[in-house]
Amino acid sequence: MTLDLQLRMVLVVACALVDADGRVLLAQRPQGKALAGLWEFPGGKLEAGERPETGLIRELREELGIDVREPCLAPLTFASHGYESFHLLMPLYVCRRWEGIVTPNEGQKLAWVKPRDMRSYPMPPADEPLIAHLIDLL
Ligand SMILES: Nc1nc2c([nH]c(=O)n2[C@H]2C[C@H](O)[C@@H](COP(=O)(O)OP(=O)(O)OP(=O)(O)O)O2)c(=O)[nH]1
Repeated sequence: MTLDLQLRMVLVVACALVDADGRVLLAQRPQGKALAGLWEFPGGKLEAGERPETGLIRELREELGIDVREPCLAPLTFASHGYESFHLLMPLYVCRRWEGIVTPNEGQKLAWVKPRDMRSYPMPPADEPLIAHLIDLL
């Protein structure tokens, strides 16, 4: 048995927004943050007491200015990755329907990318195993 002493588990909820052409939205992490410059799925950490779906809907509104209804969020898979100072557990939802126009509200660069082209967009190590799931789905 492996004992993970004082493991800090961080729950981040993320979303693959899929457009009519089967492309997925990636956002570039800004300079000055951990993993700066890498391309990630929109999402973020939950606030205290927040349900995953509610937190994801909030993050999508804050980051991208879009409104997503909870039934439009379908669970796809999750990432479980050990970073140096914490362990990331990240459910990935898929969403094909939203209201509003995707807008980079935090000045982040955005790209709509076919899953088979994602290898050209450097992603955090936690995300790499997720690409195959999106290729299978789309
Ligand atoms: N949103 C998102 N975060 C990811 C992905 N892959 C991945 O390793 N992460 C990590 C990066 C961060 O450590 C964490 C997301 O936290 P966050 O975006 O809410 O917070 P942050 O690090 O930008 O900033 P802070 O709130 O800690 O100051 O999850 C991904 O695809 N999407």
